[in-house]
Formats: sequence, structure tokens, C-alpha cells
Amino acid sequence: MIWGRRALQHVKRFKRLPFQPEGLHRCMSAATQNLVVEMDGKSGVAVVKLNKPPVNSFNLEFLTEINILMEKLENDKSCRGLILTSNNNKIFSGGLDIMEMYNPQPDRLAEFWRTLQGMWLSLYGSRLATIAAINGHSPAGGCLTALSCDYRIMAPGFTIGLNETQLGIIPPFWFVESMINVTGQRQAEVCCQKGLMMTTEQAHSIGLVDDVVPGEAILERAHNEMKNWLKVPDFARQLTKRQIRKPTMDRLIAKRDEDIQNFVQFITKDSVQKAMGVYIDQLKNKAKK
Ligand SMILES: CCCCCCCCC/C=C/C(=O)SCCNC(=O)CCNC(=O)[C@H](O)C(C)(C)COP(=O)(O)OP(=O)(O)OC[C@H]1O[C@@H](n2cnc3c(N)ncnc32)[C@H](O)[C@@H]1OP(=O)(O)O
Repeated sequence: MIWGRRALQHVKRFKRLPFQPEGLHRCMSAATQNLVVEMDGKSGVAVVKLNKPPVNSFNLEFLTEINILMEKLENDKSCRGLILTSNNNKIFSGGLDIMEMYNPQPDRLAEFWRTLQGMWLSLYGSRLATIAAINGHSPAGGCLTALSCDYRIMAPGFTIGLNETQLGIIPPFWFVESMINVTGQRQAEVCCQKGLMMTTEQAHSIGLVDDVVPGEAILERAHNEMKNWLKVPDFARQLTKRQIRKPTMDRLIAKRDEDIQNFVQFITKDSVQKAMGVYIDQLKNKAKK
């Protein structure tokens, strides 16, 4: 588990999650209730439901909460698998909280990005078998989160993609590499450059999604798939995953500060702030209609 020093400082502001590995437990975060965790001590599978209305967008506090939980699961020897889904059956995650990037305080903006890097590093590099049960729309940061898992199951009728270029934003190299590593270079070139939001079926056809299952059956399917992953001895699976993912992770670890600086410089540009203001107005007006 890889932690930024500043992220750890931030973590101290949150209460510890009352995590109990034995038996079936439902544990709500004492701090914000943004995560619903169901841990089955018998199978060693934790189901984590994103539960931050209205759209499970990732702000600094939510990312920190996820990082705390990931650390707990990583350290819990009885936990072997993680199924990540949403408590909202229409939206898996709306991606990064746009309000974190609009009129930001530079220090908080940098901390926000470092914490997102931490979330990606911990999920992408997790020793756990990880399955995303994508039961709703999953743009941008939502797509990145799904891409960080080992396997993706998606319900029909929704959209997914790294749509940053459509918003005039450049997806960072680790977003793009996550896509390349799942879909291959050619498909990643097309969908990242064009900022495509794909239907479930389109995402399935390019390998971004491994399986398409109706929303009501998605968790059952995820549990069945998890059983297959957990038939493999943990040690062999974990080291193989590490071998495959390490070069991508190492590239971000080596450039973490530079990546934060690029992000802060880019987001605080007047032109980017102006475009973001227009985009937020469009979102809010759409919501009013
Ligand atoms: C070198 C260079 C390096 C540069 C490096 C820069 C890298 C940046 C990388 C960025 C990654 C990202 O994830 S950027 C974020 C990208 N995400 C998006 O664009 C998603 C936008 N949202 C949507 O498409 C939709 O809202 C969707 C999630 C499908 C849900 O649709 P619905 O119709 O169900 O709901 P809506 O009515 O639209 O939204 C409900 C409310 O939630 C708000 N809302 C929706 N998405 C939100 C979001 N992401 N953040 C905050 N708030 C959001 C709306 O404004 C509404 O607020 P009220 O009106 O107050 O109720």
C-alpha cells in the first residue's frame, strides 16, 4: 500500500472505520457514511458500495475515506477480494468532483491530486482480487476507478469512458496507460483522443468491460467471478499482478510531484477556469430542466 505523507496527515482527521473481519458485517464509515462496506469473513470478500449522493463524485474527503478503507482491507489478512460497486443504481461514479477544480485553493488542489494518485496506486496495486460491478454511468475518474480493478462487469444502459478531451482537459498519462493496459494501444488512442463516452455494449466490444450483466444480477455475477479469481493461490496471483502492473505504477511514483505540479498549473489557468465555469453551469442547468 503506497501512501503520500500529506494524505496520511489528512487521514488523521477521520475517525477509524469500525472494521470487523469475522462473519458478515455491515460497517458504515463513522465520519461521512460515504462508503457502505459488507465484509464476508467466510469468503474473505468485501463488497464496497460508493454511497456519496448525488453522483459519487470524488472530492478530497471522499478519496481520503476510500484510501483509509483500502489500507484497512490491505492489512486485513482475512480479506482476499474486493467488489467495488455503487449504492446508486444509476451512477457508478460521476468522476472527480468538479467543484474541487473550480476556483481552487492551490494547496488543497495539490492535496486533492496527491490523494487521487494515492487512491489509484492503492487500487491498481492492490494485493486483493478486485472486481468493479459497474451499475451505472462511469465517466472520467469513475472510468479510471473501474480500469484499476482486475475485472469489470457492467450493466446495460449506461455509459463509460475517459471523456476528458471533450471537456478540454488532457487525461494524465496514468489515466491513459490504465486504458491502454486494458484495451490495447489502438483502442485507447481512439477513445482517449476522442474522449468517447461508450455505451456498455461498445465498451464490451473493445474489451474495456469484460462482461455485461443486468443490473439486478450484477452482484451475484461479481461474486461468482470472484470465486474463480480466488481459486488461484493468492501469492501466485498477487506477484503476477505486481509483475504486470509495476512498470505503470513506477512511472507515476517517479513523477508524482511533477504530475501534481502539471495538474495545478493546468487547472489554475484562466482559460481552463473559464471553460470549467461554463461546464458547471451547463450541468446545473441540465439538472434544473
Ligand atoms: C498536463 C495537464 C494535466 C491536466 C490534468 C487534468 C485531469 C483532470 C481529470 C479529470 C477527471 C474527471 O473525472 S473530471 C469529471 C468528469 N465528470 C463529468 O464530466 C461528469 C459530469 N456529470 C454527468 O455526466 C452526469 O451528472 C451524470 C454523472 C451522468 C449523472 O447524470 P444525472 O442526470 O443523473 O445527474 P445530474 O442532474 O447531471 O447531476 C446531479 C448533480 O450532481 C452534480 N454533478 C454531476 N457530476 C458532477 C461532478 N463530476 N462533480 C461535481 N458535481 C457533479 C450536478 O451538477 C448536479 O448538481 P445540482 O445541480 O447541484 O443538483
